[in-house]
Amino acid sequence: MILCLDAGNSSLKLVTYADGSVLERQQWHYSADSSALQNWLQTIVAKVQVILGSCVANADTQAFIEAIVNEPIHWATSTSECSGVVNAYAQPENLGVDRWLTLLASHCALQQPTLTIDHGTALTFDWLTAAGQHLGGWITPGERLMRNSLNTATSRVRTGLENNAENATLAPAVNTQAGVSLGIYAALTGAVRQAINTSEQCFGTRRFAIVETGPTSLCQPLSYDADYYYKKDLVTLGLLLWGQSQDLLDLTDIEISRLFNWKE
Ligand SMILES: Nc1ncnc2c1ncn2[C@@H]1O[C@H](COP(=O)(O)OP(=O)(O)O)[C@@H](O)[C@H]1O
Ligand SMILES: CC(C)(COP(=O)(O)O)[C@@H](O)C(=O)NCCC(=O)O
Ligand SMILES: [K+]
Repeated sequence: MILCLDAGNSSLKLVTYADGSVLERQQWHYSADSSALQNWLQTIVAKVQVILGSCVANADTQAFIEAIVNEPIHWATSTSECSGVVNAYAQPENLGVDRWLTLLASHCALQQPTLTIDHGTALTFDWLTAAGQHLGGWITPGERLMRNSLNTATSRVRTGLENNAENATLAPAVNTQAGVSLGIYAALTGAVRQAINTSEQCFGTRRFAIVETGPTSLCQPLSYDADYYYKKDLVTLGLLLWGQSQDLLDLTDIEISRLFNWKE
């Protein structure tokens, strides 16, 4: 069994894999108690052969994760090239490793011009050619971060943190709560719309793929010609490819096709 850890800025996502399939998923928000996570780790640790990790959270969080896992973790890093993908950054290690891993996964599965979108603490966009050349990307605050900014930097906006813009019509709102929800929803989907327009320009075609990850989809309500894939575990899928490239794993062709044959 392989254990993959995706430590974002808000939560740790854990996925176990065997025979090219997901066995289990767990999530721990850093603000919550970690005892349920620790109990779960105890039940699987004897069965785990290798642990791979992606971390964009701070060093204290990473050290805490290492302490509770209490087994060696192979932490991935962003490099100039891996698994056929070439990093656009002049200083490749500065690209968030979660972004880098989503690119490895998208390229392995699709090998077509791809816009990758990851909505977590931040909302990130990355462009990738069919040949695996990363063109760069954008970073913008995610939903919760936008809400927190309004709540902390204004004196009269105090809205709950629940996302109630799911059925948004983007009509003008007549109270603060709805104004914030719809305004943020418009900002996020507006950024997605701009990214789709940019994709058409940088790829020179409307025939590209959008790969999205995160708790909910921002793309689905929009209209576009691109092929669309929503993948829950994009970062951990990328971790498997990174582990394979480092000879930490030996995935078979059958396992790779199970994990990355998205077109079926
Ligand atoms: N139950 C929850 N507790 C705390 N934060 C949550 C919860 N559900 C969603 N969020 C918020 O949703 C956003 C996305 O979360 P997540 O996918 O965990 O981000 P990341 O991948 O950056 O860690 C974050 O801003 C996070 O604070
Ligand atoms: C952009 C991010 C903050 C996204 O983090 P997340 O929302 O997944 O917690 C992270 O990928 C990061 O810290 N990147 C480093 C800066 C960069 O990618 O240019
Ligand atoms: K993100």
